[in-house]
Amino acid sequence: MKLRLGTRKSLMATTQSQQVADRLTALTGRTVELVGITTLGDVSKAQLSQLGGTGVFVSELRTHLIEGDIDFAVHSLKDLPTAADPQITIAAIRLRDDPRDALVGAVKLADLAPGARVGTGSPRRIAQLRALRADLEYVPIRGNADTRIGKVTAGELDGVVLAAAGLARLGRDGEIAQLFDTDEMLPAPGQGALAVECLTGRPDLVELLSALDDARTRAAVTAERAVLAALEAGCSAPVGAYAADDGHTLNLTATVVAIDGARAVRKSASGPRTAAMDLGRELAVAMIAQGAGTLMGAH
Ligand SMILES: NCc1[nH]cc(CCC(=O)O)c1CC(=O)O
Repeated sequence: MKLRLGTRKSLMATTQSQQVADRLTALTGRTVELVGITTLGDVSKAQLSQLGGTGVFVSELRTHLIEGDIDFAVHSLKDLPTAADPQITIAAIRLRDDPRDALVGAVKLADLAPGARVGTGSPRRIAQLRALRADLEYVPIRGNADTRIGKVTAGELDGVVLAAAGLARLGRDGEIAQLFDTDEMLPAPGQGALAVECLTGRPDLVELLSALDDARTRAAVTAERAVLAALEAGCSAPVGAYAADDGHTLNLTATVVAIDGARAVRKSASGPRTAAMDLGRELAVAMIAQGAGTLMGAH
């Protein structure tokens, strides 16, 4: 029987869903049909922040899973709330694409003229960009990658900052002027990774989808998301985290940056892959002891 993969209709969502579908078919021989779903978040973009950020897309697809309209769904992991939903199982986390943030535009950040306008709506990106270039103007923008890049092409902005992974999925990575090293800008927890989820109540499907899992990526993003959860921060908080698994050890770095970019708490820790959750949680506790909690409030 065909498996129904529910997806938002945006180009990014359908591209990443199709990639996962193709891989599943290659690995298991099962046929996958994409089912396009229009979510409330797609209909009323203007009210997205009032609807509770990107989490709205996730919860609507989860409703379709629960109602049985679809069998599984693919999400950008960074858009998944850290709180687990017992009805839903993340059956697989795909091998991560480039986790870095990217500047799209004509020149690198260091070469922009003082006062140049850079678009991003993310407090995490704004805060870290301000630490690098306090003299630029950061302009909040919304919309899909096309719309955002269009503002650079139109001359309205001198650059926009987006996730490299998303740009690559859209075939727009040729327009990247600079990839930010994780020393300069820590990505959102889970950035660049995809989560494949289905109902917990379908163990055979959980098992089938687990063929798509990458254990190293899962360990890394588990540590990153544990930081976010322990800081009690959401996807719009100025929190960056990145972990890499070298096969033996997880090396995790996280930061909380005040929105003015002037103050930050940044810490690193290492530990075994099997204790990824503890590694993230303990790092967050150490960050809170250094004042991370007060920085988050400092909007
Ligand atoms: N918040 C939207 C979102 N969710 C996932 C990605 C990019 C792809 C990824 O991180 O997997 C993006 C766009 C962006 O931040 O530029």
